[in-house]
Amino acid sequence: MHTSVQLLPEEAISTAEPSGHGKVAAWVYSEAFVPEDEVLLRARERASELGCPAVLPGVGAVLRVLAAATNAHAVVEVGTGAGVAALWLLRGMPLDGQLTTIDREVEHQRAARTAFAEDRVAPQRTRIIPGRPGDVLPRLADGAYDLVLVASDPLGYPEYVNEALRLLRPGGVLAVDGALLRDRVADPARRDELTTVVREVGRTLRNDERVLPAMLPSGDGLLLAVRR
Ligand SMILES: C[S@@+](CC[C@H](N)C(=O)[O-])C[C@H]1O[C@@H](n2cnc3c(N)ncnc32)[C@H](O)[C@@H]1O
Repeated sequence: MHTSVQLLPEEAISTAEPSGHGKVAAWVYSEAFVPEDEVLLRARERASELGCPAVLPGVGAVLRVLAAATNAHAVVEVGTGAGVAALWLLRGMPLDGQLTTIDREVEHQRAARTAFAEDRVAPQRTRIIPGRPGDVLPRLADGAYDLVLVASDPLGYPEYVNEALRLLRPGGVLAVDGALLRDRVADPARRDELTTVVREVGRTLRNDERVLPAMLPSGDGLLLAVRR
């Protein structure tokens, strides 16, 4: 999870450092390529008020593409926050699909419910589970999901990624947000616990024969892996 105060898209995009490249116009252009509408902007503002960072718009757009490309009827999100990423996912999913989203903060999930209502998301399209992902994920069925987004506490990523690989059907996609940790992962001199854990998640997926991985520099880094 990012630790700084959440910014609205224009500020976030203009002040953020794209991982590994300094501030490049192509990254800024990519983040603004698919603009957010009023519902998303209001959800992002709620996230900001709650101090709960949301995926940047470039990541949101990729998530929507992935949900549509995989025809994702069953999606899991680890880290509901105020519902920004969830809205992007739901907009790519078929209308009879269901998003299962997990967060320990009931207040964040209340904000997400508001966002879903504003976007006229039918109630049966979301299953909002309060709790620790480490307790909830083991209760979900093997191979039953098309897409899993991990966007929660980074120290939990190894456990969540491990569970996600169990949950995904062949051809299903894992997406891990914050995978470049504000340039820290790409800097070998950074060896603090948080950076090491997130870097190790990337290395593990790169060496796991069950998946085909890719690292996108969108947002704060989006690590993808397709289940073979
Ligand atoms: C980065 S925010 C999620 C943002 C959301 N995915 C989005 O992009 O709109 C991370 C969320 O993870 C939750 N979280 C942090 N640590 C957690 C933990 N140990 N267990 C469960 N949830 C946790 C926080 O409550 C927060 O809502």
